[in-house]
Amino acid sequence: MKQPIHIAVTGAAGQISYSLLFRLAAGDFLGKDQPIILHLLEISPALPALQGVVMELQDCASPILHGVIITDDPKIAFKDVDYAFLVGARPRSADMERKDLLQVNAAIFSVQGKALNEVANRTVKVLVVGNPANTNALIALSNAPDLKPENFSCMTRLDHNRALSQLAEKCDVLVTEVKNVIIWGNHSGTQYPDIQHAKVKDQGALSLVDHNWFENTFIPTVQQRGATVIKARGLSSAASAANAAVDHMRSWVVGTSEGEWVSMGIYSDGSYGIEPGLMYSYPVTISNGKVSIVQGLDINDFSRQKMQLTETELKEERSAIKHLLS
Ligand SMILES: NC(=O)C1=CN([C@@H]2O[C@H](COP(=O)(O)OP(=O)(O)OC[C@H]3O[C@@H](n4cnc5c(N)ncnc54)[C@H](O)[C@@H]3O)[C@@H](O)[C@H]2O)C=CC1
Ligand SMILES: O=C(O)CCC(=O)C(=O)O
Repeated sequence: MKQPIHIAVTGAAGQISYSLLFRLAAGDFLGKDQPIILHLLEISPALPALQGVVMELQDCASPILHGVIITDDPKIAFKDVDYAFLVGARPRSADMERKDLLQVNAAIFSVQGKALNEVANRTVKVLVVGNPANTNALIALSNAPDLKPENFSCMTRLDHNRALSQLAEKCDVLVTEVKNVIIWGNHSGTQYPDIQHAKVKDQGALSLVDHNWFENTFIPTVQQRGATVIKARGLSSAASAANAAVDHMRSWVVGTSEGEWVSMGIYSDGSYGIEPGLMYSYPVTISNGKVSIVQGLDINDFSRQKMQLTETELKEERSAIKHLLS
């Protein structure tokens, strides 16, 4: 019998977690033969609702769920965890931009960064989902000086999946026949969903779709998909976000396939001229848990301008919360 692996999930009574926790308990992340112990963090007023979610988890009779800890204390939630899904944050309502969320959510991530620093496993893999995800991840990692920047990531996999799906639909192929789209930059309306290096059935995507569709339909559709879902549902994406969180963490553990990459928000090392020290989404390959930025892609003026626009937004977000960066 394998030893259980400890997984923290914050915002555990929220709508993303209501999908994510059951995916974890079903073995979709680490496999159906890997026991897990869930450490669930919520704010105190949400603990009664979380009790209800835990009852439902028990009622699934999952063979791999070997324990559930629920708490409102980050130091208990993150104690010795191997993986942390930082989902808890206030979500955006229809009249808000992600920037409005900065101040509200920044404080949460400095507290959680400090707690991870103190009590998490030194090899912990942290995924920040809560918005504004890139800057929240930067706050968390800068409050965790004893961990490495490589321990932290933020989620642009939902945007990546949205891009795969939009391109597959346009080309009338299965999503499995599309690969190597890229999300550059911030998980926000300035992100740059790039298909200039994407392949559809091994053909260059831009030989199959015209530039006007790429620029004026594809890019805004992917950039605005979150807002469009909010308008339609009255609530932000939840099941697709949970699915992307599982995809992101699973890629981190299992690795990427030969010749393929995924998009991940990581600590910039200056690749592609992006300022070092921002949490910027890049195309990455992963092997043995090590994330490497795909190097050597040709960047034309169109792409360069879009990559810089989203970089500028990330710099602005960083200056707005610089008091929280250690
Ligand atoms: N990166 C991405 O692709 C995506 C990010 N999101 C973001 O994910 C976050 C969560 O979304 P939902 O689950 O829909 O929101 P939700 O409002 O349903 O749940 C958030 C939960 O976080 C809890 N929470 C708040 N402060 C906390 C703290 N300090 N510690 C622990 N828990 C805390 C709340 O009590 C609530 O239960 C939002 O910020 C949302 O904008 C959503 C979709 C995609
Ligand atoms: O747009 C938001 O603020 C929440 C949902 C989100 O980040 C997304 O669906 O991409």
